[in-house]
Amino acid sequence: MEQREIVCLDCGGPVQRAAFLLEDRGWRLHHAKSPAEAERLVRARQASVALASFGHRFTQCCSVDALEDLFAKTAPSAWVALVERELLDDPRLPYLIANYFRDYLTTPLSAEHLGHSVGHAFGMAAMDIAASPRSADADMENLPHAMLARSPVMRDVVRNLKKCARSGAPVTITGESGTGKELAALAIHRQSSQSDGPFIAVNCGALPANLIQSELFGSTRGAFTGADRDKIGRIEAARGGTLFLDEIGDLSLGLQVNLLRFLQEGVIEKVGAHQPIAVDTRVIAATHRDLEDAVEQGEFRQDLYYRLNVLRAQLPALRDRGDDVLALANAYLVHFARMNRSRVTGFSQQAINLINSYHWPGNIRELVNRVQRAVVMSDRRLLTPIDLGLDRRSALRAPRTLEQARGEAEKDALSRCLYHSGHNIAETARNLGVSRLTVYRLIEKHGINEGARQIQ
Ligand SMILES: Nc1ncnc2c1ncn2[C@@H]1O[C@H](COP(=O)(O)OP(=O)(O)OP(=O)(O)O)[C@@H](O)[C@H]1O
Repeated sequence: MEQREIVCLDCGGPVQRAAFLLEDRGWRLHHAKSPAEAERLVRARQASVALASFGHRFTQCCSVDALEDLFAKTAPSAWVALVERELLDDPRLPYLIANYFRDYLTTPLSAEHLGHSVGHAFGMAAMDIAASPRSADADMENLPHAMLARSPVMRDVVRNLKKCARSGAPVTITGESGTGKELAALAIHRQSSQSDGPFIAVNCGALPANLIQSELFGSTRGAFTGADRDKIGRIEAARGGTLFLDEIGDLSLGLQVNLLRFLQEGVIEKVGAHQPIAVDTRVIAATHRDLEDAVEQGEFRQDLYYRLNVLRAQLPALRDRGDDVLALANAYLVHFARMNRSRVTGFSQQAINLINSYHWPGNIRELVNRVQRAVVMSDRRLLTPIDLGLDRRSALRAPRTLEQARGEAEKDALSRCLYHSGHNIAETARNLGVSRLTVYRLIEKHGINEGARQIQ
């Protein structure tokens, strides 16, 4: 039988006898004298179960903060506490045990009880590891700067962004609010030859009209009341790097002329100066408005439109990203649970159903906010629709075209059949009355991950 590994953190408690009993039952023990050492051992050994032994002076061995950090960071490994009974009067221990431990044992220690408790924790941890998103998203460690893109539609976007990065030409990124336009601009910048230079983001819609010119182009001392010194504008600040102009459609016609000159000639003029300065800055613009429409309405200059639109990237709405919706929700759950040292480990099945069927009008920004709030506020291990502020009506209210409804029904039927057949393609094809080739095509079309557990 494979030897089971257990990490044993000594917080001044009765560890010797426990060690002896566990070794006698075939466990391989790794002793840790501090939370940092325990964390390292849990990771290195991939131990799914760990024991913390608390004695009277446990806070002298490790601070409660360091312990909480350790238990939150090492989830879903299961912790079992070994405590001297009187210690349970100290409210800090029941708090830690209730929030982070799978079980606890009090002294005097019974061999049978210890073996049973640790074995049970081991089994529960194995189930958790299989079901929990905590272990599934290594590539999302760098949130909020990482870009999750697993669905076919988003993989296309990422390929397109890479191509944009290779060219130095202006790019226009379009997409609904909150779809990740700024993140996409940053991805282009990071993969471009200017990646060592700065990335400066400006929201053209948020700057007051009287300030925007000097903010973008800079100003000289005395150029206007209050200008008591020379000021570098954001275009110049992004020299050698990338300037990201968000909500470009909100730029006034007057400023559009100045921006066009910069794009055509590579020079800017500060407010109050008459000397053009050459600046080498790449521009990426973004808008949630239809710029062609704005051009037709006479609100956006056609020549600037063509200058900016050399390369284009379109970000799909979150509701059109297939399995990415749940993958994003899981990734952010893990991120916020770690940040807040929360006991939350996943979503309830009902919450998963709603996450998949909700319309997400605020796109990823809305999803991030709902998950963050739920992780911070919830006392449960699995987040429910109530924690997320969603209910069945929020899903039903979603405006859907017939085409979308058909697509969802198709995806629903496919997901169910895959789930019930244990992802057996031949059986799924038989049950759906289609060929295996069609099943493969539909899996690709709906961005369903092989092995994904998703029933709506
Ligand atoms: N593919 C993605 N993977 C992970 N997180 C993402 C992804 N896309 C966007 N986000 C996150 O969603 C939030 C909104 O993204 P961002 O600000 O880039 O959107 P936007 O389209 O520029 O919004 P707006 O139109 O309001 O300016 C950010 O927290 C960002 O980190």
